[in-house]
Amino acid sequence: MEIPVLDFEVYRLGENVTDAKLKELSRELRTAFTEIGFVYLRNTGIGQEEVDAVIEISKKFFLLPEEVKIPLSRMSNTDNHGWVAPEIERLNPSRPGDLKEAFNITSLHTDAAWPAEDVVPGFRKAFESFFMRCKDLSLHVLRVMALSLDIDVDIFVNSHKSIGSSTNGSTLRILYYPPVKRAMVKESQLRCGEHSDYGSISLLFQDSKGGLQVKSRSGEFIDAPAIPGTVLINIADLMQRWTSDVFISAKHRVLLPPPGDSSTRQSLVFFAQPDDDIIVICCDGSNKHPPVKTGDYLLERFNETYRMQGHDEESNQALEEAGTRYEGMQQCFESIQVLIRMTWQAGLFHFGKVLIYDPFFSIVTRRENWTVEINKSKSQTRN
Ligand SMILES: O=C(O)CCC(=O)C(=O)O
Ligand SMILES: [Fe+2]
Repeated sequence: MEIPVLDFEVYRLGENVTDAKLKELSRELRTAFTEIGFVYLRNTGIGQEEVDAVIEISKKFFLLPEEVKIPLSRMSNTDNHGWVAPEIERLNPSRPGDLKEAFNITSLHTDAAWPAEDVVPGFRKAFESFFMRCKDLSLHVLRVMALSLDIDVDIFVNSHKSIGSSTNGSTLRILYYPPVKRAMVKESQLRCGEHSDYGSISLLFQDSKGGLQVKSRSGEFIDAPAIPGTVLINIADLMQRWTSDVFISAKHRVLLPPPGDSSTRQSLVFFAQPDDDIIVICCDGSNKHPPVKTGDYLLERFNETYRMQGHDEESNQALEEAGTRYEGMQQCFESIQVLIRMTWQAGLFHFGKVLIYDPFFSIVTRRENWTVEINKSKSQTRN
């Protein structure tokens, strides 16, 4: 069995569509999503050059030293935005941490953490714009999906109205799989463990390195290589529930490269999610799956992904307290920073440097280490 490749030309971004052509496309899409849960779409309006350009910018970010990426870390399951260090996430909890790192872009707020413009020029602009391109394509695909099910054609689109705002969890995730050092690989470790995605649909763009596999209904894994100029689209778990299991959310994984292959792999995934307050109810009127509120469901799934094996309630509470102490210290540091700035402005810099800056700097260096530890632990076990 192979993942089908469909031409989305009839529904290209910004073009008009005739009913008959759209019907045919929706029939083909329905077959792909009911039989395998994955489909390649070509002629979506998102071109290969555009994808290559953002993949190139994302590499610049991932190749930065850890000290630059750590302050941009993803902090909690309620704020999914930010950097996820290698081996932190285990998409299959029975395997060791995934051999990958990621940067999640969840909302387009001005206060979200981004790499500084002089560190990775054009990063924020490129990904904000790519996020919107993925949003548009997702809405088009969701519309054809509803059409294919003979239900209200806008039912899915109307449930994704807030993509890009704080009341919707849709996320553009950029991924980097570093070269694999075989001697360091743990028993059964993969680049990305078997999992299904959580939301409605995912849009996946990958470089040519390979490794992605999709589990078919009969249980065997089949390769899902990059096909230039296409977007690989898959059904995620909330959509499977919504459609009473008509569309299937297939498990997928990324294998290690063959021994001796030290190449890296890069991909981009846009996870489209319904708005947080949308209650997902089986659209055929059945009660095959009980209604579930999107925001609660996603939080529960994140809690499973980031829960570290062997951590109990007590250690979670200890980390919670460490986090509170850290926040207190943060305020103290901010006051010292103000003092330094005032000393500087008063022309007393030399005096300030010896008396305040030097001791402050040595504390800051230690603070960086605490931050690393607390952030790592928080994203692994809290929430
Ligand atoms: O990198 C890939 O190709 C797959 C990533 C993936 O499936 C995910 O992050 O959910
Ligand atoms: Fe996935």
